[in-house]
Amino acid sequence: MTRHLSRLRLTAFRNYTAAALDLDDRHLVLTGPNGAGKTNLLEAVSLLSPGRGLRRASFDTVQAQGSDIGWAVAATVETDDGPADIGTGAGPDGGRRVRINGANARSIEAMSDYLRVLWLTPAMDGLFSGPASDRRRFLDRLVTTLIPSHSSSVSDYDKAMRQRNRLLEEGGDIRWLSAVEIQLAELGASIHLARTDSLTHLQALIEQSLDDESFPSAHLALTPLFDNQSEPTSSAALETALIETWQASRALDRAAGRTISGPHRVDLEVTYAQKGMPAALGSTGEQKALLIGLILAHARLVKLRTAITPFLLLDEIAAHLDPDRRRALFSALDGLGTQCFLTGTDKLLFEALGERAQTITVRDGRLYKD
Ligand SMILES: Nc1ncnc2c1ncn2[C@@H]1O[C@H](COP(=O)(O)OP(=O)(O)OP(=O)(O)O)[C@@H](O)[C@H]1O
Repeated sequence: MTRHLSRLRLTAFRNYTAAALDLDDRHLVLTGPNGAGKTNLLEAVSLLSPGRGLRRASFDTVQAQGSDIGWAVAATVETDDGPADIGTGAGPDGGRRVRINGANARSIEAMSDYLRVLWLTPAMDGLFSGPASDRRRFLDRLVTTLIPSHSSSVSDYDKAMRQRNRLLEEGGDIRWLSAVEIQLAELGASIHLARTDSLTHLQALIEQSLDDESFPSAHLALTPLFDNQSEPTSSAALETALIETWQASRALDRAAGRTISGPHRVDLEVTYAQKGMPAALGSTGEQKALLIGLILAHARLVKLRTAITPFLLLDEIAAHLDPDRRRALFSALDGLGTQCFLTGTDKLLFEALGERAQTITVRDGRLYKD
């Protein structure tokens, strides 16, 4: 059976006061005018996975304006082992609460036992030419669909790094600084190894399918972690190397007001495998196609390694593709055997999906079955 959402409920979420949707296992196409709430619905589904969702919004922004009940997103996921109810929303302390089958979950990651989510949005159009931080975030999302705890490692790392920068600036206790660097190194080594391991597997899978020409293939590489030494491959050696680097660069980092090197500085280099050309040099449509190829390959990798095919949330992607690429995308989605949510302002763009999709019109935060 295709793992799919059979029910989705939104409460006080952005421009939805209350919405409920019953679904079968086919793809879902959401169409409607600008500002109707199409992306908001995809964002709601993206929050059923670790992290801050496809807009990286703070939780007070997703709260529906003018509503005084806390926001909530709940879904029923149909799996081979039967249905599971998962939900997330504002907790009593202003944090995030996760519920699974009627009970509070031990962690946000627990949702990943039922649902893994990947997305492509128009905000990612400039990914290859934009700042390295966007590519790192993209990579971390890919890694999180494979290793759900990766998302919290990255946010714990960012917190520890801010603490280190503060201690350097304030000239705090050296023992405390060393303790923070040890914690930072543990997190940093685990993040770096998760990234390199995921990329190695993704690259191998892309190379196996190089003869599929529907979408261009990417060649992926991380920029070096250290300037003048090779990268240890074991976790312990990597931690030691990170600690030594940070200890040696305290004065420089203090002067710069930030931690100059570490896993938070690496970049994901993407080139067209077939042309050997940097991804940023492709046309808008070519870059979009490369990104789609990458997401599809990663979805296949997640399926292979975890036996859970991720849900794909594809916001406004059909408009950039020529009709042949659009058809290729739809058949690739069928090949994945997952439920995808696709949005657009124009129904005609999805015509080639035919009976393979259920369609909903979104208008002003309300959902209408077509
Ligand atoms: N917290 C909030 N409370 C109420 N409304 C909100 C909130 N946040 C965003 N909105 C509204 O939601 C609407 C945007 O919805 P969304 O981004 O889902 O549109 P869309 O259908 O994807 O449109 P487009 O085709 O332009 O991308 C806007 O009208 C915005 O003002």
